[in-house]
Amino acid sequence: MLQTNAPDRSTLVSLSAAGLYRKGRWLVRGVDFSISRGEIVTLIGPNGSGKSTTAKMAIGVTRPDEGQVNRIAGLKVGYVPQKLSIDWTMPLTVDRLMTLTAPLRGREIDAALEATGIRHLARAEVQHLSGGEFQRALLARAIARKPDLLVLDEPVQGVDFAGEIALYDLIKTIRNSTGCGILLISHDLHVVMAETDTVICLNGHVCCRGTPEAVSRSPEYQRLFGARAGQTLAIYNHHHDHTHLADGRVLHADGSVTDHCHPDDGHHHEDGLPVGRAGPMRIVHTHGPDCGCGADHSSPATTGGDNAAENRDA
Ligand SMILES: Nc1ncnc2c1ncn2[C@@H]1O[C@H](COP(=O)(O)OP(=O)(O)OP(=O)(O)O)[C@@H](O)[C@H]1O
Repeated sequence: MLQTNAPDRSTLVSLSAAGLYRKGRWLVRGVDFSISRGEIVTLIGPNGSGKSTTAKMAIGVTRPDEGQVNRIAGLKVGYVPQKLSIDWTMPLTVDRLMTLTAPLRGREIDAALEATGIRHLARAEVQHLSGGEFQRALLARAIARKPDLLVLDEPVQGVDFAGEIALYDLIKTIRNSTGCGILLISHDLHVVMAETDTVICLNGHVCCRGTPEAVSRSPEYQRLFGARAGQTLAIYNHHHDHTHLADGRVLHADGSVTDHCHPDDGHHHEDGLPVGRAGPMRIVHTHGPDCGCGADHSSPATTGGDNAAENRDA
């Protein structure tokens, strides 16, 4: 038999003119898109735009009132919902969380916790996990049964900015190692778009779609999120090659540490980014009189705030 290493890109789910009608109105209507194996599709849109509703139609939690949703036979879905009803007064360990709804073998639990980097937390109480650790535990639970399709509704909620980047890296690694399809839902525009193959921008209907670059340039997207939102993506397409340490020195990508950054250095790491969500991002760079980064500190674009100059590095 002919062997091929080409990735399997067969379609897992497709929605065609799908709509859901509840309480006298269409929550979403005319939704068309598909998810293939190995593909990361992201639904973005403002609060209430129908992202979760669309995801639930895609995986069969709800049936569309018009249009069609087709899934491959026997599709295995790993779903991390936006909200989880956990009784936080009851002690619950991470490994118990993994088996709450269905049994798993010990080695499957271990492998999933290992893959998400929290094997050392197997006996930890879920109540005591940080936001990022909790999201990893939910991810571990979703991947443990080796799904064909992973659906993650707001997977970075409660996670700080550096944690967001790490989680999206992890999600990409899971896709690369398992070849599953991934449907991400986010109302953030931050890292999620840059880490995605296909973006579907929703607002009760599909406003625009395509690669992150194409969506961030589209007038519909800019009307929904503001023209500056597109610049967010540019930031994440940059290579962040140095980090400002707490003591003011600079750690470079090659591991060297210098007192200053250099005029020809690339963009800064995310340290110090404001936590603001769903808006244009600014890279905050605290300039000193001789920080040596090469920016014009006297210009209005690089001064402002208390002692910190805010510099859009995009
Ligand atoms: N079963 C339901 N019956 C009536 N309305 C509903 C139902 N489920 C959701 N809605 C409404 O449909 C709209 C879309 O909800 P949905 O949860 O899909 O939005 P979303 O884009 O995921 O929002 P968010 O970013 O806030 O999570 C909202 O106005 C919501 O109140």
